[in-house]
Amino acid sequence: MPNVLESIIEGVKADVAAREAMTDFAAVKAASAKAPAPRDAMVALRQPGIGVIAEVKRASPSKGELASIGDPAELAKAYEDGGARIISVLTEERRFHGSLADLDAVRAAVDIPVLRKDFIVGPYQIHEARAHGADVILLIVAALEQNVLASLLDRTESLGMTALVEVHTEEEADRALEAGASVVGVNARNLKTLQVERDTFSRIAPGLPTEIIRIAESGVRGTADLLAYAGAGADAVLVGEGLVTSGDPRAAVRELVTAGTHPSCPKPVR
Ligand SMILES: O=P(O)(O)OC[C@@H](O)[C@@H](O)c1c[nH]c2ccccc12
Repeated sequence: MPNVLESIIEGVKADVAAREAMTDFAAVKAASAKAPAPRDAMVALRQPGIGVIAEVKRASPSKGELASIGDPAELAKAYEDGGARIISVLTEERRFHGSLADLDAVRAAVDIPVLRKDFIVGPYQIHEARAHGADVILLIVAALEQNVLASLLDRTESLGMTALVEVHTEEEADRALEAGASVVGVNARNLKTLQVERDTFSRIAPGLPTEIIRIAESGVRGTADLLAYAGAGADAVLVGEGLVTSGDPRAAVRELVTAGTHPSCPKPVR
C-alpha cells in the first residue's frame, strides 16, 4: 500500500504529464523566461518580528473540504491587508482542490511574494510556477531523491526564486542543508500518516545553523500557537486551515501579525 504522500505524488505525476502533453517543456521554459521578475521573499522573511505566511487552501486530504473559496483573489487581498508577508497558494488539484488558475488570480491581486505550494517532482513544475508568477516554491524533502532535490533547488534559485524546503525529521533537515537550502520549513503534519506532531518544530529547529530562516508549518489556530513556535525559534509561521475557516481572514491574519510583532514576542536567536 502506498502511503498518502506516495499516492498524492502518483496523481501529481499524471497531471504534470497531461499538462506537458499540451505545453511542452521548451514552451513552459520560454514562458518562465518572459515572466515579470520575481519578488524577493528573503527580504520579506527578514523583516523584524515573526512573519505570517497565509495560505489559500480549499481542502486537505485529512479533513476534506475546508472552505468554499469563491474568489481566491479577494481572500489573498484580505491576507495582504491583514499584514501577511507571503501568500501560499495550493495548486495541487486532486486532494487540495487547488489550481494554477488560483495562483494566477492571487498573483494578479497582491504585491507581496507568492508561494506555489504543490508536490514538485521535476523541473517542469518549477518553470511553470515561474511562468505563473510564483516567487517561492515548496520542495518536500520526503518526496525527492537527494540529487533531484539539489538540482531543483539550484533551478529555483537560478530563476531568481526562493525555495522553501520542507522537512519532518532531523535526517530530512540534514538533507535540506546538504542540498543548500536557506529557508527550511518544518511541517508538524507528517505527510505519510497525516498526523500533526506538535513537537516536531521544537525538536528540529534548534539544530539548524543560525543563518537558516525557519518556518513552522501546520497546526497554527491562534496566537498561542504562534507564540509557542516563536519561542522555539520560528522566523515565520505558515497557516492554512485556521485562516480559511475563521470567517474573517483579514482579522485572523491581523491578530497573528500583531502577536508576532509585539515587543513581548520571543525572537529568533541569531
Ligand atoms: O492548514 P494548516 O494546519 O494551517 O497547515 C498549513 C500548511 O502547513 C499545510 O497546508 C502544508 C504544509 N506542507 C504541505 C505540503 C503540501 C500540502 C500542504 C502542506
